[in-house]
Amino acid sequence: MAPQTLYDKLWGRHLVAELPDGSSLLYVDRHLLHEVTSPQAFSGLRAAERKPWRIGPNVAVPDHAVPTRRRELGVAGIADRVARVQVETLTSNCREFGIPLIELEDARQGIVHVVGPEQGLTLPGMTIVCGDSHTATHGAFATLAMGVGTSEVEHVLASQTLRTHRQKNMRVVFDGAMGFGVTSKDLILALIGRIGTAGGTGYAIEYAGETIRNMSMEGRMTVCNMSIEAGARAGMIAYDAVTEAYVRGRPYAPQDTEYVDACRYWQSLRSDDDAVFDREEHFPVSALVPQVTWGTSPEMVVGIDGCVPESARSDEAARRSLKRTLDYMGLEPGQALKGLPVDKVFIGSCTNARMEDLRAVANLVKGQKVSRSISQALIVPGSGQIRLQAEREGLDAIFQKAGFEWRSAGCSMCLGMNDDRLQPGERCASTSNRNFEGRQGKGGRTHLMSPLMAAAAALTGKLTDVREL
Ligand SMILES: CC(C)[C@H](C(=O)O)[C@@H](O)C(=O)O
Ligand code: SF4
Repeated sequence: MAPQTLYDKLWGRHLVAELPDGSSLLYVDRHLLHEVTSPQAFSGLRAAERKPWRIGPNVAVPDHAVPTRRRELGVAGIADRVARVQVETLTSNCREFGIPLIELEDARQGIVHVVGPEQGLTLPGMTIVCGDSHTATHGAFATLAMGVGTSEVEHVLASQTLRTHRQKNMRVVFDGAMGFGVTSKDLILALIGRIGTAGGTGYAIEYAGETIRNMSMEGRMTVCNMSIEAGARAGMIAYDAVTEAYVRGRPYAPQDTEYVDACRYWQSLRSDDDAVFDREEHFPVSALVPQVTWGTSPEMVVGIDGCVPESARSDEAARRSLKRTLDYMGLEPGQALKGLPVDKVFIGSCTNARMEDLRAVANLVKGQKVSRSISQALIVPGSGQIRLQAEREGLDAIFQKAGFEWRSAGCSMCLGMNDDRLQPGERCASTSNRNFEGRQGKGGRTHLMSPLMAAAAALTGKLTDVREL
């Protein structure tokens, strides 16, 4: 057989049919749902008098609209009516259709892309879909994980298949060791800076190389998470001993002899040595510095020692667009990023709210204080389990002593769909993945960066090179 990439293997092993219009039907092993993109899908099922094709592969969890404070009040405590109805609707739809639901009050609740891997719902070799663009996160486990829209959520519920198009193969090879203060977040931001937000369009990206091999599962999830910001619907990493160690013993992972058999199969989840990729990028990381975005697209990114660009390429449209971006961001051409005062700090989201992130932040801020000039510094764990673990390790006390607010799990200030948001003109150092206009609240100004860099900004009140603290 011709050598295959990991993507080719996952594709081939799930292909149900090739359709006359050139699209394909893929079998879906795991379908994750949340409150924002599922209501119309359930309405569609109801209208067509259909039932889910299978129950077991589906798991739902509310995350986007949930409050991160006063969670003892439960759903009734959601002050915003739209948000409350969204969460209530998810509950009633799951009850009606028999879909397993991790409720708001459940200790396992959290951001869907954090909960899946944590519970072992995400397993190597699976196809995973969710009505959410950051589904690529799960690709870190050698899965084919893709974000889909609401109509596809309905299709998956009804048929357990996804109608989709085959992507081309891209491999990004990261080589070398990351320097002090440089993290997986810096790696993916720098890649997006290099290839642009359309760089991965039409491709499934496999991240490979020494840097990835030496990276934790948490770091790998951070990298895969932002594949969509690089234009790719799917990002993935080969199965190895690091994957195995993470998956072992998770509640939904196979147990005992089944696990041994599964591990044997999982060994095959890597690209063959001589597999051919349509595109390859090589990225040496040893000289990489901590990254920070300056604009309203994740590709507008530079090292913390860098500046806002002086001017755009020659054409008028690009110049106008740069001006608009800088006006929105309240920045001047050529301005240095280091030293720029920020108002709020957000450490959270499905990109960076796992234990590794929280431990790194705690290590940095222990015994220090959030700058008085910061009006709010939030730390929002990615799941209830992470919140509990952090508390077991005493991290909550370290954060609160330093002046951070310690919240319950949810998407929080990653996007303005719940109580946590920026006010117009406020500038935020954020560990999330998108910096579009209005993303964290109308008129809010987002600078994306790693948890270490966000923590450094919290301590000094301005964008800071964490290596100099
Ligand atoms: C609300 C949801 C559909 C959306 C997504 O698809 O990604 C959100 O999670 C985001 O990060 O913008
Ligand atoms: S944390 Fe942010 S990026 Fe992740 S699913 Fe929630 S809103 Fe989307």
